[in-house]
Amino acid sequence: MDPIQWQKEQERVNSLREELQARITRDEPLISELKTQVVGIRTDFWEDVTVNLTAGDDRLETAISMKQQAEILSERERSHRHLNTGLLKMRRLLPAPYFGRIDFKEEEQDGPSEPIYIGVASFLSDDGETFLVYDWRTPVASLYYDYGPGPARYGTPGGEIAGEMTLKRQFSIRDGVIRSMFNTGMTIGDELLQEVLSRSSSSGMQSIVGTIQQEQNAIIRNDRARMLIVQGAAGSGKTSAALQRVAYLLYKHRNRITAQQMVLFSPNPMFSSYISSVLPELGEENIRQTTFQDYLERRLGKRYKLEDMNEQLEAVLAASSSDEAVRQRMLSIRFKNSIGFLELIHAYGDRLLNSGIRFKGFRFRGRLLLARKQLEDRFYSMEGHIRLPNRIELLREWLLEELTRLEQEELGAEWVREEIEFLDNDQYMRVHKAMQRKLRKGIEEDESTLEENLLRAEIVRKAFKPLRRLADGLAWIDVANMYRDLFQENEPSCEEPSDWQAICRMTHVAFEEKRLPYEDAAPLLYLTELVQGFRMNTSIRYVLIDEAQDFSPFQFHFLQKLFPMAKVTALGDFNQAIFAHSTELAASNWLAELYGPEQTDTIVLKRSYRSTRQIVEFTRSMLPDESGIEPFDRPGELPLLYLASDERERDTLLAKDLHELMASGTPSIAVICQTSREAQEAWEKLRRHSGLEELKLVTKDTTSFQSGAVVIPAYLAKGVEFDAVLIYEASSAVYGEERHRKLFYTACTRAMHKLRLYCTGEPSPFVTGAAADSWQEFNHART
Ligand SMILES: Nc1ncnc2c1ncn2[C@@H]1O[C@H](COP(=O)(O)OP(=O)(O)OP(=O)(O)O)[C@@H](O)[C@H]1O
Repeated sequence: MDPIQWQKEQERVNSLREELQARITRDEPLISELKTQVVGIRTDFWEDVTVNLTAGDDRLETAISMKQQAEILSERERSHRHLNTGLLKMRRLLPAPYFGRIDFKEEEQDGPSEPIYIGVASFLSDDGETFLVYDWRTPVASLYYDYGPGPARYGTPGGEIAGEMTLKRQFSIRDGVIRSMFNTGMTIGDELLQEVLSRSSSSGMQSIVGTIQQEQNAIIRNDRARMLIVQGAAGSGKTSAALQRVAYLLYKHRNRITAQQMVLFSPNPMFSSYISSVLPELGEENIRQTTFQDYLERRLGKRYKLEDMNEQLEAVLAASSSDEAVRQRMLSIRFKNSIGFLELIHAYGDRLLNSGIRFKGFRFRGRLLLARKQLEDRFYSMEGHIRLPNRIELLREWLLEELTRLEQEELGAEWVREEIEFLDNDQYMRVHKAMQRKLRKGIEEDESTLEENLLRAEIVRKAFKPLRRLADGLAWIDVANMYRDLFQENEPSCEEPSDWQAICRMTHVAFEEKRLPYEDAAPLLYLTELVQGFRMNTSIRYVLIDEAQDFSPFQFHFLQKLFPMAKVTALGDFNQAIFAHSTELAASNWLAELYGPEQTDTIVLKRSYRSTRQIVEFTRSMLPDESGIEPFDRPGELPLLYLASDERERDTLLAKDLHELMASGTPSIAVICQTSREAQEAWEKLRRHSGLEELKLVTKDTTSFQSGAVVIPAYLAKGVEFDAVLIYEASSAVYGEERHRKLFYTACTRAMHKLRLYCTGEPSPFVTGAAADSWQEFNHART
């Protein structure tokens, strides 16, 4: 790069930083003064109000003064918020005010093209007339991501603007110093990307704002589709693009939606912590994050012993593929996650209007107060056109009235008289207060009768309270048994899955044992909602589903119902579909049908950024047709396979490598195991025999992502990445069957810079089947 150009750019950075610093120095005292005023007004406000309200005549005056005070307070709060937001932006810009420059000349424009500098926030000259830096989310900034020099155009709310880009320049600026600077002829030059990708991992995910690729930009800025499907190779930046998209949408709709109106479904709580720094880094609030499991648990409550998705996976992994029970369970899982089953539930819901509804009776002190038959008869006595949830609501109202009537009937019962002696002090006090009130009103009853009546009412009220709670909370609807009824021998009316009888048996056994297998959880909840009425969340405007291949058709339909006003972004990779119910994203018609093809856009990402060329070449050769995955050209060492004669030798080899990697300062290292049990055993052995005290174990309950060295089961490592990955046991005994292929692929693709595989016995066919020059056997005898 021409040194004069470099010098000029550095001077611009310097003068911009001076301007930023001057404005920061000017605004800081203003902000703190405003803060003091706000705190002062708040304190005085309440003091004034308290004093004047006690003086009756001053009420009107107080009200007027309160209004004035409230207006001043909100005006100061607004100014404080506004200035403070500006200050935070300036502080973020100070170390690196921008990362890109484009010179653009509009078609109609005379004179030379204008330089446009792009950074993480906009910064205007003090008179507010000139943009010194443009926020990367402004319409004009999309030129930077979408075009190289030449003709270019971008959309604005007022229409499209066309012109010519005459220069495109990328910067890497740290602490105000330009470290590197490139003119590029491409959309985003590879030099900077190269530099960014060769860095080691930090303790969490980073923003990619300076090097967003064109196809990622298409994901970020797509605000047209109701359903945006992203199928992307491992490490192709799906999660990164999703988070940038959130920041973009929050900026674009900043006057209309807030972070609270977006929700991200992520694979597990540790993943949530892994990505939690990206949005604050971009100056935005974190959005709500949840997992589907968490949602199920919250809605189903403690009524069932709910299996989680990982337990289901482990149960399937642990069994041999020739196991008949596992084969049947897989069929059951697939069926219960299918649209066919959803249709079956809907048809069942329609039938319930005429027959088959199940309720629970109400028992009180060992006797039947309301028989289930009574409830069912009442339900079927309603007019045929009344919908299921409306009938339930009418029945609930009737039940509450019935309970009031029965409560009255109960007042004279013998047990009530006996209980009077056991009343506690609080109850006595309450009754006595009520009695005084009644006496003041001039009740005719004598005092002792009145007291006894009130005491009886108090006792019965308390005894009926749990029944009222049951009635109100709809706990009398026997959804579990209705769900079981679905699995009758003469069902299903939809296309019969093979082994229907076995699926029925399995479902009945689980319910008898009071277990709720993961595959039954969503359908059971769906049936509950169908009967009671869907509790929709209409405030959510954007739903993002990461690792979307782990969601079944059934679950997608569920989410669609739950968030009827939301646009959905589904990001996933079918090659990492490790669950039995997983979804093929790009090729799935049903997903496009969810909102209709007109409202659906699909983007496929093929370039992989996470791993070195060597790791990508090794891992992609495990996939059918190598799935068209293109590595980003970043060199590294070949994946290494260590063959050990027994487990002890394997642990010694692995521990030695771990020690070396840690000593050389590798920030994040993962020993990846197949299951949680293997991870637990490996962790214990490595710590006990090799003195690796700092080694951490990740379990499904781990909520925060940590740097350093960890032992982790493959399915929990989903979505995250490590500088070095050590596969604990890459033998055919562990990853030998076809059903292990995607799990193995997922584990290996977590590696950024180094991938090592340890193995006792026969190596996995996924290793030996990979291209011979894509990995290397490590001969430790020679070292
Ligand atoms: N445009 C980019 N510029 C710089 N780094 C990028 C870019 N895109 C992706 N990366 C980096 O590549 C790595 C993988 O990205 P990310 O985790 O978003 O991929 P993914 O598609 O969600 O992966 P997976 O499906 O394997 O979980 C991250 O380190 C990310 O920072």
